[in-house]
Amino acid sequence: MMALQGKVAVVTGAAQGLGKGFAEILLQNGAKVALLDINEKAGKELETQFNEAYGADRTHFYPVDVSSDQQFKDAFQKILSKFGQVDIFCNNAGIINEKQWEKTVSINLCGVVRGTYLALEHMKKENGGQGGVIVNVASLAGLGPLAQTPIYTATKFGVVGFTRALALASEVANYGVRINAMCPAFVRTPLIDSFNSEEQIGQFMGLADFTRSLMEKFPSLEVEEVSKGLLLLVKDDSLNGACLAMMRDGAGLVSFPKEIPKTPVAL
Ligand SMILES: NC(=O)C1=CN([C@@H]2O[C@H](COP(=O)(O)OP(=O)(O)OC[C@H]3O[C@@H](n4cnc5c(N)ncnc54)[C@H](O)[C@@H]3O)[C@@H](O)[C@H]2O)C=CC1
Ligand SMILES: CC/C=C\CC(=O)/C=C/C=C\C=C\C=C\[C@@H](O)[C@@H](O)C/C=C\CCC(=O)O
Repeated sequence: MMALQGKVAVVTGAAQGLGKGFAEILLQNGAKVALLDINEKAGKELETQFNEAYGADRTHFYPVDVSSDQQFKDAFQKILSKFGQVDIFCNNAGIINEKQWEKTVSINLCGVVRGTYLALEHMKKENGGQGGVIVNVASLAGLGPLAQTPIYTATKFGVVGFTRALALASEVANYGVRINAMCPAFVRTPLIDSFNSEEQIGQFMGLADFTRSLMEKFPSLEVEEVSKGLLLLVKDDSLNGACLAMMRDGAGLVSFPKEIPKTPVAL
């Protein structure tokens, strides 16, 4: 298991919700944490709160829009200047907006790619790096479709596929970096109210009741529960290319079929 004492972690979308929970459990386990978020007010307030709770200078906030290549790169350089290294990188920032769907893709998928590649360039052994672990936050909607949010679903399937492919590349090329994905069901954060927002859901508002029925099938998890899943994916150095599915009735590592299950058709 990876010891976190003295390690340096980066968490995107850290100002609230799951990102805040992930940052806190990493701090509680001895890591220093760089908080990245577009919400500057909330990020600065959380930095002060965490420094008071876990010791001065254990946390620093960096205002970053993960859809901006330049902002992400600039922040990463500042993190390296302040902390000297990055051992853990959690790409968590994400939104639901089926109307501004290019924005959703740019944040949920392209933002994860940007963060992953920044971390990988720094961590991989062929570049003189010390190795490390990257956790990309997908969703249960990255393993099965959410009818009301086809674009959000596409981004999450993309995060799962990208993570699994890069984990395989890391194994084959011996990068010394583990890359895993989290696939939680509904979690009690401000994001889950999105399904009721015409501004975010648009043409699919008529499917709100379908999502409500899914919320009965998958009762909401608490941030603290999901944060334990992050800790597992970070600490267990046997896990690379793992996808951790999390629902209220339990969590499990997804077993992807070696062959694609299919019903033969005559062509
Ligand atoms: N809440 C849920 O039911 C589930 C959430 N997830 C995923 O977990 C991740 C976190 O979601 P929540 O904490 O629930 O949402 P949230 O809305 O509570 O927090 C998201 C955070 O990301 C930040 N953010 C948004 N756009 C950004 C950008 N362009 N650059 C930097 N930061 C940005 C926000 O300011 C906010 O602090 C997302 O990727 C989401 O898709 C996955 C499964 C279930
Ligand atoms: C409106 C979106 C709200 C929050 C964001 C989010 O990512 C929430 C996801 C929550 C649940 C998604 C469930 C998707 C379920 C369907 O695709 C199923 O048909 C298949 C998926 C998994 C089955 C798992 C199982 O039953 O064992």
